[in-house]
Amino acid sequence: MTLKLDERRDKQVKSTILTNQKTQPEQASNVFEVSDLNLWYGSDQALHKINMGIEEKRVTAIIGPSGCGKSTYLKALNRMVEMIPVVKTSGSIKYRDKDIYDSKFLVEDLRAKVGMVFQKPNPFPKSVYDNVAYGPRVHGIKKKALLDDIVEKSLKDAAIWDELKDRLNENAYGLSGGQQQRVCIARALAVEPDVILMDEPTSALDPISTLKVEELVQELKKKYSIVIVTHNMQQAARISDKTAFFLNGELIEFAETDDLFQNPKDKRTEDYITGRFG
Ligand SMILES: Nc1ncnc2c1ncn2[C@@H]1O[C@H](COP(=O)(O)OP(=O)(O)OP(=O)(O)O)[C@@H](O)[C@H]1O
Repeated sequence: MTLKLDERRDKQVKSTILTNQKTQPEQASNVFEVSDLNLWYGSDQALHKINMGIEEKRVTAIIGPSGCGKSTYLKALNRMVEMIPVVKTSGSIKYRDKDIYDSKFLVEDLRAKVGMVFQKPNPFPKSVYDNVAYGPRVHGIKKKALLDDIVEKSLKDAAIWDELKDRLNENAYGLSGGQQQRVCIARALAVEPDVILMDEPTSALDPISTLKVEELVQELKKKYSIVIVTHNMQQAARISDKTAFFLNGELIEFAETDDLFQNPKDKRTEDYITGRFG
């Protein structure tokens, strides 16, 4: 019985991959280079010697069971982990060849280039317009005409302009969860980032909103490099070009998504993707 279920799930994952359009690896160079990254919360080590680059204009998925360090890795990339006082790190993270922990590298500059979208949509209690214009205003843009253009372009890029163009002055809290999440994506896009980190961006959404965000990710990778943490293996198979499998804070396998799902090299990866644990 278990075997049958596993086989069915396996087939499902594989058939999804076959219908997916992937970006070819030879087109890509790395935006992030992570070498020997260790990370501790106090005395508990959450990441062990992670070596993993993030390729430009491709989608990298991070999968693995709860507590394996996916979010921690993601938050290390934009130095959000620093907000937790007990965090210590060793190793190196380079963004476009610059060490992000170098004192000359301002964290604000890093975060402007590396945007983040969270699990639960977290719009500000402001209008749709003010949510999207927030980042550009912080960066000193005041001209109404320019802000109007940025808001329109960002909402278009987040595939929600048509739904919201007549509701720009409404409070974002009044939107559906799926709409709120796309407004949050538009807010991230408004400051013209280079990389977008997404931490389980669809886990709080219904299937239709999930599909919209997945389609959006496929569009966004034409312009941005995307790293997405997901618990949903079908989603990783559908939308990512590369997949990393984490377990107990270690990077077990990192490969082209098709290879990882169809031909995993490590037994632990195989067990996880076929649903034998996690
Ligand atoms: N703020 C924190 N303080 C202390 N320990 C933490 C903190 N955040 C995470 N951890 C620990 O670090 C480890 C990795 O957690 P992390 O949230 O990165 O895992 P995850 O793979 O993203 O999990 P999930 O899929 O459940 O979100 C876990 O053991 C977790 O308890």
